[in-house]
Amino acid sequence: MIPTIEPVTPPDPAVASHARERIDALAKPTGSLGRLEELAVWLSSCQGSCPADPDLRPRAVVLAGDHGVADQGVSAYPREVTPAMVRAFVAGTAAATVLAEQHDIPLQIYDLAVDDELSGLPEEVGRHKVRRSSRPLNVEDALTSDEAATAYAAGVAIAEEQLAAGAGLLIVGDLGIGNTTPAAALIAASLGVSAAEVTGRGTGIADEALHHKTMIIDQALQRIGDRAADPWQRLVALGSADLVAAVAIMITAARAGVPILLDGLIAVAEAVTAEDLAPGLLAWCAAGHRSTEPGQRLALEKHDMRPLVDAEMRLGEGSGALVAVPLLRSAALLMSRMSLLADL
Ligand SMILES: O=C(O)c1ccc[n+]([C@@H]2O[C@H](COP(=O)([O-])O)[C@@H](O)[C@H]2O)c1
Ligand SMILES: Cc1cc2nc[nH]c2cc1C
Repeated sequence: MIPTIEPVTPPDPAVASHARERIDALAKPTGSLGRLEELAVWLSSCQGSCPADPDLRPRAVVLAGDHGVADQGVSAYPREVTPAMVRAFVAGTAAATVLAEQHDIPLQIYDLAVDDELSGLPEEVGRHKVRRSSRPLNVEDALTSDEAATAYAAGVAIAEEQLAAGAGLLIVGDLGIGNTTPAAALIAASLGVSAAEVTGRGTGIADEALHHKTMIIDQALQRIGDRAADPWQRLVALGSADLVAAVAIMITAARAGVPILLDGLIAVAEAVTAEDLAPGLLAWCAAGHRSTEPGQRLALEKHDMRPLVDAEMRLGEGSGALVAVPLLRSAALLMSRMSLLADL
């Protein structure tokens, strides 16, 4: 069963223009706060209030899954790293958990499709597991339509948990050796560009493996042909349970009026696919950082989105979005605390 996915109503443009007027009236030269100004306007319109509320209530989820294509020489690391890293998340020693703790952001890791049995971990880690590894996308569909629908429902449930916990801003991180291959393929299909334009080095592959990875993505795109035009078919053919669930989380959060701070290649692939499924979604997203992955740069450019931070990061896990949260906090604080020039 294909889930019914309605368009998303964008944030209120009337609040945005009110916010723009306030920003322009603050005690500073017009435009002098640069990108923080547009960020404050965006936040304000998403929150539906001017000035924006500096209590952002951010929360992060990280979705882990294995990818069938990981066995085909597309990554610099073996797939065993994925379950090992899930354990690091639970221990609080992954990069993203360190950053989340630094910024006081609750972070939850979920196993959607890790191959190994992750026994001994807290129950909530595996509560939304859909299946083990996806199938290799260049050879056959990564998921069945039913598996994709189950993954979508899992994403909706995860989003609802986060909304019930009081999320005011959501970060969706990813974890899974091999996942830059499906993410790049999804971007190519969404943008209608070639494999060569979106394929990057992921965890750090050398030239020969990069050439091979490009060929694998090209094969996958050739295999699915015209189905690439349909965003649901793309997710079934090229995606994975974790990628589909992330798409559902973004759409569910946006529909509930909760903005999303995007991370790197994988989050952007999910967001552009979500936009194709539910037009209006991207208006609820800000680009947290620029990944070194070419597919992420291309997708952001095509959608006229400018990343906040460029620290040459390429880790995933939501890490690039997490480092951008202080900028969002600053934007909201400035908007709500600064005096108006006319009042001085
Ligand atoms: O988010 C990004 O831009 C990003 C870029 C390169 C690698 N990653 C992470 O590295 C893993 C996938 O890389 P790979 O080379 O195995 O496809 C996966 O765990 C991602 O979270 C993430
Ligand atoms: C160690 C390691 C940690 C990661 N976190 C996200 N992707 C990753 C890939 C590797 C290889």
